[in-house]
Amino acid sequence: MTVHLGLIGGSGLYGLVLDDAEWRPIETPWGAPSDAILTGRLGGMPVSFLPRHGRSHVHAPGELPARANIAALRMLGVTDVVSISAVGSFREKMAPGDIVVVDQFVDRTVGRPASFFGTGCVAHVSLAQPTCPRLSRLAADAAEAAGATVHRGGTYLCMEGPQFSSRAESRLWREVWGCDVIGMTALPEARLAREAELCYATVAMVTDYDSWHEGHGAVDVAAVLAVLAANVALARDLATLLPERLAERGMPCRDGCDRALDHALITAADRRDPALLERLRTIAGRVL
Ligand SMILES: CSC[C@H]1O[C@H](OP(=O)(O)O)[C@H](O)[C@@H]1O
Ligand SMILES: Nc1ncnc2[nH]cnc12
Repeated sequence: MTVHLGLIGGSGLYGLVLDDAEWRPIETPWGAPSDAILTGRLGGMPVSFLPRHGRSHVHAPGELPARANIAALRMLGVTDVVSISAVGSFREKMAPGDIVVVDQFVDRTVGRPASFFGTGCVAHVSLAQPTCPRLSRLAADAAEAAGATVHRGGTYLCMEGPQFSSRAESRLWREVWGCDVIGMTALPEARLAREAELCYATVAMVTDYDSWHEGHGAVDVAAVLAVLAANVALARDLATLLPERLAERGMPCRDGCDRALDHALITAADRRDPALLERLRTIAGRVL
């Protein structure tokens, strides 16, 4: 298996410059992803880029086709997914423009697609360590090489949205729950990437101080987009610098992301639903 980098671009990042670039529409057993996927190469490595909200930002965070997004990347041969996300910061030192390579999540979403599995084939993977440590380290190294101020590790509160948090929520999550950053998208991807046995890392780009900070006004989209516009070149440089680092990662994943399903399936083999198994073959064929 060769290393193939998948990049998911969040708010403000809707395209990348790749060699041999081609936008490829793709269908999955979970429907169509957010948009066609831009395939090509960077530094000789195969790269597939998906704009999470679509190129015109048509999908709301709560309505993203997260299963189709992860399945589509898997079906194209992606082994490592780096997702880029705009976040608000709960920490003074994690300032707008900085990057936080998060390593934990707290879930405040409601009704998002949480699993590829279900009745007819139940699976329970571990999310104790929801991101891939090695991929996260390589992404942090690439971000630093691109000139960013990088914070290694942090807890991402994934809220439902689409409204931003109230001041009371913002303070609760910061002071009582100990979270570091807040966004609306990364956690469903992390869950599904683990089930699809993909290495996954989140590069969170701080755009604001949410609404807890007395010295800053409450967040709004214009403020978020202004910071992102100033940082889009950084995201692109990061993408360019990552393949040469990733090429050295070797197979298999030493943290076991690519074997996450080894002990996860619990439904008796003779009671599994053939129709569900057929869909699952695209992301979990190794263990079915
Ligand atoms: C445009 S502000 C709110 C929006 O930005 C973040 O998007 P993404 O994670 O895709 O970069 C946040 O999660 C919201 O969807
Ligand atoms: N403060 C915030 N809350 C949720 N999502 C965000 N994305 C960027 N800033 C955010």
